[in-house]
Amino acid sequence: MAPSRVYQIRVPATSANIGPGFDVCGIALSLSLSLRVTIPDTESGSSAPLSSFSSSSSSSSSSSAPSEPLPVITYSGLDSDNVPLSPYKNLLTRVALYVLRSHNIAHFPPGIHIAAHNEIPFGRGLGSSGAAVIAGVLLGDLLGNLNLPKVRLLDFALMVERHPDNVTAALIGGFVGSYLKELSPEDTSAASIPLAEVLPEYPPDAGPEWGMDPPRAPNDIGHYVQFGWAKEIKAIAVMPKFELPTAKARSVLPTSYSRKDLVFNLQRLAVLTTALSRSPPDPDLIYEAMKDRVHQPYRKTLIPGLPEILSSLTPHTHPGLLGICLSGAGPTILALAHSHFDAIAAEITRIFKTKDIEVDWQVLEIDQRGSVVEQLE
Ligand SMILES: Nc1ncnc2c1ncn2[C@@H]1O[C@H](COP(=O)(O)OP(=O)(O)O)[C@@H](O)[C@H]1O
Ligand SMILES: N[C@@H](CCOP(=O)(O)O)C(=O)O
Repeated sequence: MAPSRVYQIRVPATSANIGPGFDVCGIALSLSLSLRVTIPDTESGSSAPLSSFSSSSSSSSSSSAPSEPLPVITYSGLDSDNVPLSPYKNLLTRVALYVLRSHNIAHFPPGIHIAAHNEIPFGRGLGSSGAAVIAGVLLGDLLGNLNLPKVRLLDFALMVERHPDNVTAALIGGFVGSYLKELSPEDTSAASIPLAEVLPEYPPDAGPEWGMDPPRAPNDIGHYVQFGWAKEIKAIAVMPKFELPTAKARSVLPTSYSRKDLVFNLQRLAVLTTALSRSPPDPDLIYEAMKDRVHQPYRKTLIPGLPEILSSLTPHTHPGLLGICLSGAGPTILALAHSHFDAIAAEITRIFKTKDIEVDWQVLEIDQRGSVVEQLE
């Protein structure tokens, strides 16, 4: 068998928003998407040569035929049955190819094998797509030997997933806050192009458009800070057994808000970022600081039981509970707690059941490492 190198890319699940931090905050959790990537060596012992664009023109002849054989993708774990396995349709490899093409590398190197193992349920508000995007960016970085710094990896991720909360927490780990920089008019138009242009589904026999320049990712789009996290705080994720696509849960949100509602969220968010770092945690402070008026009230039509769950469990009715919110765009409920996890999960499960919704639940740790790439062999 030809010698090869084997790497593991591991990216954690995330819970975005944590109540008032809509599109701002996220925490990395102890479920993950991992890729085992096998890269064949050439006879000289180095990795296979990468095919580059011959020029930046749209009629590059050197880039018209992809290298063969194309990457082989396999999946195991959750929700893996319906994932497309063509490297031109799969989210992981489309993102990786975008990163490669942005570095003048027109095709995947030949003979790659990618075995994905997924623990993050799709469409539940636990950042499965954010994790896939980060894994794809890290895959492109690995296959192209690019050694990109974290801020640049984040630029590519943000060109695909355009809110920073999930992808930043997935890359950095822990409890993270982030903002998007105001871009120059030129960078704004580069960053605003449709996703279909960032990630086209390349047909392998593409015509002249195969050689077109990829869209340009502006520099330093996202900025972040990692907050402290009190180690006794764990996350109970109660996951309804139905999918809610993030795009649908965003489509029900208003485009403008009252000053009262914005101030409500800003006041809570400012307190929450420090309150979650303090040991022992203050349940009354955290419970109130996790309330939200920007996204959760509008998503209740999509998640039966949400208003009852958010209003009926408190630190007084349920000792050990610190705060409760929608995880990301839902439908998962995230309850932060330091004890009595079973009782808290049982009550959320009971309320969902009154609406005929079945759930799975797990107590998760906060993942402080973020994404990790390591060579296994
Ligand atoms: N590991 C993965 N590989 C390929 N596609 C994925 C993967 N994880 C998620 N996706 C895609 O992302 C979709 C879910 O994204 P989204 O609606 O944003 O929900 P979530 O809250 O789980 O991020 C899935 O239906 C699937 O199309
Ligand atoms: N801020 C976003 C977060 C979406 O997270 P996901 O895990 O549901 O994809 C939102 O609330 O729309």
